[in-house]
Amino acid sequence: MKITNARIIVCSPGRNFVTLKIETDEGLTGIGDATLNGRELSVAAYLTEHVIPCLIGRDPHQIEDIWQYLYKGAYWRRGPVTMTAIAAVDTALWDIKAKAAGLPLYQLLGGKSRTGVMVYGHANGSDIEHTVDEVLRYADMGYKAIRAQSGVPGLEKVYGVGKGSLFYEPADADLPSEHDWSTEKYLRHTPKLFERIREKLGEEHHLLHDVHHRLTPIEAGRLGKSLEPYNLFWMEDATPAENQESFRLIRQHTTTPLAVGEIFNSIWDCKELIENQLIDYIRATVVHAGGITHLRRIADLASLYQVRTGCHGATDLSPVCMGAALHFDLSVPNFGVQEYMRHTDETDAVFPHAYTFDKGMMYPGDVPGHGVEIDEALAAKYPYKRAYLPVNRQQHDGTLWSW
Ligand SMILES: O=C(O)[C@@H](O)[C@@H](O)[C@H](O)[C@H](O)CO
Ligand SMILES: [Mg+2]
Repeated sequence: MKITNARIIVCSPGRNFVTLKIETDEGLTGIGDATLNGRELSVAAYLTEHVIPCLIGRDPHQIEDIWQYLYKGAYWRRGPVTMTAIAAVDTALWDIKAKAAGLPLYQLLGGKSRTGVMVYGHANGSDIEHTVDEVLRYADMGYKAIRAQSGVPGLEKVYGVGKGSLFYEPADADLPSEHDWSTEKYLRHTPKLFERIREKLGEEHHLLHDVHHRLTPIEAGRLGKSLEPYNLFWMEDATPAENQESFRLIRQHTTTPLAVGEIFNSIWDCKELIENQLIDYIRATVVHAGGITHLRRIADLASLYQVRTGCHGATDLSPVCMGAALHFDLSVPNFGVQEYMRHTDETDAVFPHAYTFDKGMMYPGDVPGHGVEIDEALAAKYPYKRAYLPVNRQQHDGTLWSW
């Protein structure tokens, strides 16, 4: 089999997505997600100008050789743009290989290791009571695991609190919108949020929270300790993780489980974290960490240290990524949980898919491949519209902070 063509499809059914489609001389096609929120066209150009010319004529079955060719051959290794581009190629090639075998992708990854994939939903509200109501609503929808984010008294806009109640899209403006931040207000508020949630929800559901890179290590240790009575499933992105060693300080102060890694793009970003058991869940995902091929390497390293997967699954990861991730999740031995932020109806229409949700679990489906396609005619009706993620500034003096 030979690759005869590869194309980039950029569309915006409610938010921007970049999709790579690979075509072969046997009529089989495969698609991969190449979406990098707020920097979409950089990956589209990287693929179009620098990757696709190297793919034409290659055997699509040679997934590992193509992965190494694109990783080592670029000379300039790693980084979110490069690894998202490689991920899109990798995902499309696994899609083709599984279609050629007439099998759902998970069967090529070792088959089922579980009956289904436990997912967590996003409950968010403008204040504690609104957030509690949203958490209870997600519990009523059957979610076993629920992430809770709420507005913070005295702060106008914070991460994780959307406008709607089911869909949340942070990339909301033609230039970055500005959020304000106060660590003290957040640290005073958050334990009260989880105390109230546990009061109303009870202990049966897993609760998760995303700190979103906004604390220093010692502040994260303080928050983790204050949340221990509420038995969180995880506290995510507690501090910026460029310095992997900084998680040791958090570990020394709290038993609240730690998750990190949605912005990681290679195993090197998390090697120390995993080998020193400084985290409990690794959030790296198919679209930003080099595809199925590299994510399996990260998961295998993690399994040696009892670290489990918790793949990122926000709305800026397309249904193509979600579909591929669910096949990975169904098979990987050290699975933890899969994030599932539901896409809008127009997004789901552009990306018809086989995966389903039922009572807090998801199932990738059993069609050959990863089970997601793209309706190119419909995609063409949603042209790209530049959108940036927000920036964050300290409320008292305007210092630029992590969003
Ligand atoms: O855990 C999460 O889902 C968040 O961290 C994301 O919503 C993140 O803010 C977006 O993916 C950024 O594009
Ligand atoms: Mg996150």
